[in-house]
Amino acid sequence: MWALRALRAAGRGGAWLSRAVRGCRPPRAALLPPPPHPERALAAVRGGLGCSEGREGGGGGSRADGQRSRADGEEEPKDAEEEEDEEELLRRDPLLPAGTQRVCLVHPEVKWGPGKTQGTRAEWQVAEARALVCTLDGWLVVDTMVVRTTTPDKKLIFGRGTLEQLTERIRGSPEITSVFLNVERLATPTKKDLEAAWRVPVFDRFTVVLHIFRCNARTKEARLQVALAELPLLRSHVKSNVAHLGGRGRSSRYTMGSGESFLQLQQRLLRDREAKIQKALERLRCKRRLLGQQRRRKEFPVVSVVGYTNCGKTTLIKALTGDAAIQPRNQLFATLDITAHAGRLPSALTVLYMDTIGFLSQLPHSLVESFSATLQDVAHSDLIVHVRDVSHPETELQKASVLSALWGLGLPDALLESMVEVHNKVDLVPGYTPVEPDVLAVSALLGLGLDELMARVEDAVLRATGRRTLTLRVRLAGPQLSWLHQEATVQAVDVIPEAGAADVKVIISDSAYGRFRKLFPG
Ligand SMILES: Nc1nc2c(ncn2[C@@H]2O[C@H](COP(=O)(O)OP(=O)(O)OP(=O)(O)O)[C@@H](O)[C@H]2O)c(=O)[nH]1
Ligand SMILES: [Mg+2]
Repeated sequence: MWALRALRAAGRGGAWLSRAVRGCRPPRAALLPPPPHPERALAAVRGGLGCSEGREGGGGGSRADGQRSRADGEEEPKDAEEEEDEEELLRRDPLLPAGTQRVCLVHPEVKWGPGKTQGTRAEWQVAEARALVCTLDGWLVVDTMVVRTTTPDKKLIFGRGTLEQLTERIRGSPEITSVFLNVERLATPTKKDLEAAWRVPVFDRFTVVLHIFRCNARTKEARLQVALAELPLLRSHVKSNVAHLGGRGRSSRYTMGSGESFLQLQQRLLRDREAKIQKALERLRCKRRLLGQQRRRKEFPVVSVVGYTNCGKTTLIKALTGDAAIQPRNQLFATLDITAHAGRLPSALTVLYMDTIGFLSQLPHSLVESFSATLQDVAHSDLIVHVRDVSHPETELQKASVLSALWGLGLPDALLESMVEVHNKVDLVPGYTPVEPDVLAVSALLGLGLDELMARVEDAVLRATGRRTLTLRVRLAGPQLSWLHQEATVQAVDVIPEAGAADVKVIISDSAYGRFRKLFPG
């Protein structure tokens, strides 16, 4: 049984600090300059990362903070025209109606055949769909229907009789203002036919998730990624509008003597838009790559925290860093921008925890694709921590989704093999004991099991980054000691007065040790 140890989440940095100092005898402690507080370390890193305070994303909606440190360097001065172009790309019509919506949740349940979803149950899928709706400001589910179907691929999804019953129930409930049909994508003609039958707007999973993404994306990069992910939706709207016009004999008309039909013109505009978004994203990514190189030069180990949405990634980072500015929320996709947070390990080594966007099973492909470049950052980290919500009934399925998404990113084998699995929310599962070996059970919210987790992270980070613990003898009169304080993590200084020297215990990377030997031979 793993040891549960209550820890003060707040002031955690301070706890490590006093422990490190307590471990030293007085003369050593006297020589130790105050170890850098993680916040100060982060401030130093911010310069290199280009971290900046977040700002409001478009769309209004599901959350109101923007206090995290950004890792994308979007505050760099840029060409005014470029800036205007990017803003233009981000100006869009609302995807979903603003204000209160009383939603009827309709979940088509496929009992057999190829359309049946494996490894899950209708009630869990409904719970996730409900959580998606409730993430939206002012939206609530007023009715839920699990409706069997054997023909989910047919135009109207349900058989005629079932559809009639559904129509009767929806039309007979005046409090319903919209329907969330829990399918990945609705073809535009299907959506239109259902809306005509039910006389309320009908939304699919893609539109709802996209809207949440729009609301929660703060940085320019995340907002552009959402704009990219929206293109398939715009394409199908264009097609369906043209088909509609075609019915009135107008689709073949050429526009303004351009030689292009209306459909061709719309498709070209969308292609242009896609190219512009890709170009703007490439500009930002180029900058991010540069900043990544700077970060590596500064040699702060990077720990990426990944996991299914709402599993507690942000809460865990808050607990590990004591960063009071982090505000986790009980929402799906609360985090959409990769953010960096400095924390200290038991040896006083500073690491950067990267908070990442959560995964969701059956996430529409284009959404995953548009965010995969952000997730590529995970490939450049030194360690991956996979957080799981073990209180969730579908925790195994969630794990499978996350692992398959991580494999899809083509991460280096060593990174996948060294991944640390964390079982979170154990406070909600009394007597929880993990069955798998090598996993750590924690409650990020209550601060349980974090000592063991930090020790494991430290061990893995030291191995992954080729750092080692050495004791070096330095002359007190020379610059070696202050150099070591700058370039390595000094753990203890043992003064030998008669020799005018000190034995310094440090955690040092191979490259820093090489430089030390070169600068101070002998
Ligand atoms: N009971 C309990 N709740 C937790 C624990 N960890 C996180 N939570 C709650 O779970 C919810 C989601 O937490 P977050 O940290 O925002 O989860 P996330 O994985 O960052 O979510 P996304 O950014 O939306 O993907 C919040 O309401 C947290 O308070 C835990 O150990 N125990
Ligand atoms: Mg989060």
